[in-house]
Amino acid sequence: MFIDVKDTIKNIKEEIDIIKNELTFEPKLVSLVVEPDKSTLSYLNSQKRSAKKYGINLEIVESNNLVEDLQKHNEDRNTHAIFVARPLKKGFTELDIAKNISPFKDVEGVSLYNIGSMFYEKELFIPCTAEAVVKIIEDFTDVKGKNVVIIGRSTTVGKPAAILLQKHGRDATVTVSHSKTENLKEVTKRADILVAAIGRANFVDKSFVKEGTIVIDVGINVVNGKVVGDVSQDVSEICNLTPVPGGVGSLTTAILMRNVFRAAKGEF
Ligand SMILES: Nc1nc(=O)c2c([nH]1)NC[C@@H]1CN(c3ccc(C(=O)N[C@@H](CCC(=O)O)C(=O)O)cc3)C=[N+]21
Repeated sequence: MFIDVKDTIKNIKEEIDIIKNELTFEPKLVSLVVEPDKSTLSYLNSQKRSAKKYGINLEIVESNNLVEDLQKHNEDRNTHAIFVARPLKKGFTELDIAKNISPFKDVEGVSLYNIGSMFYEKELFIPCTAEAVVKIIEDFTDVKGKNVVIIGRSTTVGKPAAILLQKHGRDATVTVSHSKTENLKEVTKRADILVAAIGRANFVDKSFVKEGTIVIDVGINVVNGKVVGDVSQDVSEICNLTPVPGGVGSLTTAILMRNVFRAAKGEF
């Protein structure tokens, strides 16, 4: 079975509509990009479509100096929100972004301030993909005490999703596995909920899961011009699987757009 995320997206859209009604101007999102890879191009297309749909002024900027451009847009009162596409090239690290982006415009929740706030369980802006993962799981089931296994320890998905899922009140039992994990399949077979955030097309097949597992496919891989996830689609025969496209990615974009409205309104 495939998990339908339409209602989860609808909830985000309702949050957007409430903020939009209170705003008297069109918010502006600046997306800074350096040599976009295929998955970034896919995201930018999705951002363009959604910005148009929700009424956001999206400016995509090819950046030669990320830190300089960040500082410029931090100060520019007409820029409400800033997104920096990964992978980063040309000598900049994720930590450079984390240190230099204004927390109030940081709609992906990557700044040290926002990451720290999440760590202390007082979330402001949090990484959109991790939030999408948590929202899909929570709309489908109660995670309290459940075994959630995450494959991948990225700053954007694996690590923040682990923090969010084990939060007091949500109370999942979280295992983070990665490329050096021994006996990976033994670990993933113990999962009630499996989050695949590896970045390799069709990496997870039926041999990784027990029947009835909830499988969240975070992968956006472009193979022969088509978007495919990290999970082989036939896993849906024995598990509840999120589709790609039309799953985590589409919710992630909606959450990013909602965060642009929050930044414009000055909620944080
Ligand atoms: N700083 C940063 N944050 C990211 O979150 C980030 C990034 N950089 N670099 C690139 C990857 C890729 N990514 C996607 C998210 C949503 C869709 C998306 O909305 N996909 C739609 C449409 C896919 C299509 O058909 O083109 C879907 O899955 O239904 C795609 C790709 C976020 N990433």
